Amino acid sequence: MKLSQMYIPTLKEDPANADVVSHKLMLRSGMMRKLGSGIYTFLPLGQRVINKFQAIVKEEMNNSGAQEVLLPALQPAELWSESGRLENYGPELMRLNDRHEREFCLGPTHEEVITDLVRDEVRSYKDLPINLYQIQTKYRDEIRPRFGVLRSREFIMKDAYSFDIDEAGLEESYNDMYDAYERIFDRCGLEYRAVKADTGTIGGDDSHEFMVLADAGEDTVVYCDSCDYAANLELATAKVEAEKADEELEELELVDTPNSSTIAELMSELDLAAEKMIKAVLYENDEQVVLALVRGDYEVNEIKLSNLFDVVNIELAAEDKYEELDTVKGYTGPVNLDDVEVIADELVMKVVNGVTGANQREKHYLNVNPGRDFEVDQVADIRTVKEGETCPECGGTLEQTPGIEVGQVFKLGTKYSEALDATFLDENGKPQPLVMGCYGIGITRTIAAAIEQNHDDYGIKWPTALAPFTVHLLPLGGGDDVENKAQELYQTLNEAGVEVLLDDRNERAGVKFNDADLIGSPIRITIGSRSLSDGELEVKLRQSDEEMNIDADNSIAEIKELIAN
Ligand SMILES: O=C(C[C@@H]1CCCCN1)Cn1cnc2cc(Cl)c(F)cc2c1=O
Ligand SMILES: [Mg+2]
Ligand SMILES: [Mg+2]
Repeated sequence: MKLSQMYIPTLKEDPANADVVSHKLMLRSGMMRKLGSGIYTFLPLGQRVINKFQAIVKEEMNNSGAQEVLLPALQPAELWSESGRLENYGPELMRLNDRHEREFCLGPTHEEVITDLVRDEVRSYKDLPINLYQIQTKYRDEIRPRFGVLRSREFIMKDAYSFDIDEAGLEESYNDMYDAYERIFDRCGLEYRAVKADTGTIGGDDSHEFMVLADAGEDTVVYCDSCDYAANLELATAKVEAEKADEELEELELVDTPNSSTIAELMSELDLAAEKMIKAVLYENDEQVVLALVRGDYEVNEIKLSNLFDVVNIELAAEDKYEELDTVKGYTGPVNLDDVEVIADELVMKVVNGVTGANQREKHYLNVNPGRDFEVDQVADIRTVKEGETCPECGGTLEQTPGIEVGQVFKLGTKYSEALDATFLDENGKPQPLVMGCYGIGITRTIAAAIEQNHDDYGIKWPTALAPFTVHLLPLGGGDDVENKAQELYQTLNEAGVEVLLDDRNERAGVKFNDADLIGSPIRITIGSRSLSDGELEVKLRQSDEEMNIDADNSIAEIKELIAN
């Protein structure tokens, strides 16, 4: 393509209120433009990248035996009532009425739609397993759309759904998708980790998220420095190494702590380490009040806590609950507190002569000992693990790094097939619920994540597999012989099947170089009057900044060599 004929409106400056690099660079390089909050237009350059990534995704999905379909974005609300999710989802689910006042939603995901399709069409175990996938626009009314397409209200997703006769079949389908995801992200040249993940609202049991490691990531990847253990911080665990200190149990003592309602204030007032503190946090779900206990140097992991209960969500107790339970916020503790379910993190049970709130204003207990001074209803892992803790699998050390979730695979089980009565007849002619898995990749989010992981101060450094163009051809000086040489090379490259962007604009060298760096094609070839006289072309590789000269008369072979590496 010739730049003079393409609509690639590059920008010199960072646009206002773009906070992360990928958002800035997708706007500045002329890939996309904002229509509204969380709503984006992809311009020709951006659309080329989407097409390239989608082609890779489709190839690997098709290779895994999945079949491409296209499901409607406009979904009858009745299906969401049938699955019970119409009530569960609030304003994030975009709803509308048609001209007959019938209620619809714009699809944020397609479990209901695909299960409705399959329950009518797939009747026998002989038709199974089957994996249907689509690449389609999704709608989620995010409360705070931000970071460009990393969290937008309309985005493109590849979502796949597998249907098997039993758990063993699901295991195979899940592993096939997991392997396909590895092939997809490997082909894109991305640095990523597949991590154990929480299934969140979708339900089911096992799940893995594919995380592109990048500072802008909102998720935190916990990984072991010695083995391949990796988990989202939401559910990462660690081996409990702490042993009980062999101190004598001291007498329980009530002390005045007038100005310390936080762990930090308490540490300085009592001159005690956080490890001696027992932090007590009150939660409530629709059934009961829970007192969560973690050691003072940890935080309560609310996802782990909620997973202990089969209720959907658990939240911090309201202010009035403290009074109702005859305690005081900031001075809450498990000693003599009634009508609460006490859940203690496993490290709390190792505390000897600890400190905790006395459920009285400005008072704490010293020398508190679990088992002697208070009982717990359940000991569980409810803390958010910290760097340096011990790997639960090999004893190595756990590290943490930010990650962008670009894909997630779930074992759904029969949650949706039972809700929608989607059954197949087994070999004995008996109806059985279909066993499902679902598998998503954020198409537009992965493109942004690739930029987060591949950029410098001058612009994007595209991995070859995703680059909108492979070669950026840059004639300088403007004389006829330079132009002719550029046209000739442009034709030859096109004929050789190399995607080349020729900057044939009548612009100064500086403008052309800046745009080449911004747009980020992997190989930049400069043609100037000097390169004609000594028969060489100047090449610069965008990823490595490496520069070299290639023989102008043998350039195609050498360029193909560069592309292959
Ligand atoms: O989408 C999934 C699970 C998988 C992900 C991979 C592809 C298939 N679905 C989870 N999820 C996330 N946000 C949602 C937002 C809304 Cl408003 C909703 F109504 C439903 C969901 C919802 O179910
Ligand atoms: Mg998440
Ligand atoms: Mg997720």
